[in-house]
Amino acid sequence: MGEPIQGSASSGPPVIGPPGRLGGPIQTSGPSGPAAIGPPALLRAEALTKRFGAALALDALDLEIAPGEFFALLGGSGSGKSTLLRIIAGFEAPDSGRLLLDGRDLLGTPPWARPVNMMFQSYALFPHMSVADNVAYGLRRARTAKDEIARRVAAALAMVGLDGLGARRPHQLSGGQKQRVALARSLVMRPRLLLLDEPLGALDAGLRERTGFELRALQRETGAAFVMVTHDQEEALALADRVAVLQAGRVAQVGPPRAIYERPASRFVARFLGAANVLEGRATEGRFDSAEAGATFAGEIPPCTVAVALRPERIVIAPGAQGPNTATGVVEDVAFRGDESLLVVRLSGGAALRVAHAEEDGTPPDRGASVTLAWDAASVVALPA
Ligand SMILES: Nc1ncnc2c1ncn2[C@@H]1O[C@H](COP(=O)(O)OP(=O)(O)OP(=O)(O)O)[C@@H](O)[C@H]1O
Repeated sequence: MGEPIQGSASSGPPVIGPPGRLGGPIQTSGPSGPAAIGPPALLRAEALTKRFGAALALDALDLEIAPGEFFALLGGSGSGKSTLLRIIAGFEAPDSGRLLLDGRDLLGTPPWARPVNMMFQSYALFPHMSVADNVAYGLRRARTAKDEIARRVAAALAMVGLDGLGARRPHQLSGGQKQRVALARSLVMRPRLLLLDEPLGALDAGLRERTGFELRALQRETGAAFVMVTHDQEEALALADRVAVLQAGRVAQVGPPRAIYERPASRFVARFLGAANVLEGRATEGRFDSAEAGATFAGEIPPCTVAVALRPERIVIAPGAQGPNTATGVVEDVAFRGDESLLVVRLSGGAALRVAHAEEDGTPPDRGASVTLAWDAASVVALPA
């Protein structure tokens, strides 16, 4: 008696932090990225494949999640994010492949016996139950002792900043508060791995940012690994220790946000992350000629390069500049963004280039102005596919 259903979960780090809440002692249990010889993976997916009729939802997907990391699965609609989450939770079985937790097979374990908990986007709260009963639900099903349930529910509600609201019904709560109840209901089970399906999707913009930071604080406090599904690039890059970009049921790239942002591995990733300019062209002898840019890019250009990525903030207005790594064009649009303006420049080759113009560099050029642009060789990211 008294143990949560997730058997091995009880040996994990304690969920119950000091009373108070977010911002308690920070547990540095998890690495923030993959090491060359890293700690053993908490979760390892090997060649996971799942078909729904003709649709290939997961295509021999490989992935590793480290203990205590905040991991984001980022991908467009239909890329396989939800399918992967549902397979990890045990609501769906793959056609082939392996899934290991702490090196042990997870696929043979029923959902309720996995040290894994899933928070649904809809929150899935029971409307007829109080907040406290909603949070207690999993512990009751696991036949946990009454006094332990009371203690753990109170601690979980305090942890998400809802102490005192245990007697309310879900309909008496705001959207953000409902989300906290759903979180408390997951965390009270002390999962090793918490799966979050678009956890910020239903919140308005102001609440999203705050809740995002709180999620990270909770993740550190509990020491559980969090795997968050999102289609929002900024959210994934802002919150996660590591991000996997999914493309058609495979991992297109995985790594820390900065690495993915600065060194996208393919045109798909560069375009999906949205912020970079991607220019097509041809590589010849260490140079890259792009007809659509009307420019030559010099830098580290392997022969297999099919496109280059160039970030808007790496481009400067450089009157009179000539030669490789320069281009000319006409300012088509200027968007004010506070500390910078984003210019859209129509290049002589026809492509539109986004250029960030910092406030401290003076007044941005007007729409219709002709400009010469330049960038460093080190800013040119060669894309091999
Ligand atoms: N139950 C199902 N029956 C049939 N096809 C399915 C089912 N679930 C998923 N699929 C298909 O599998 C592919 C991957 O779907 P999945 O829901 O995993 O994508 P996703 O990345 O989560 O997308 P979204 O962001 O739109 O939720 C899609 O082509 C989808 O249509």
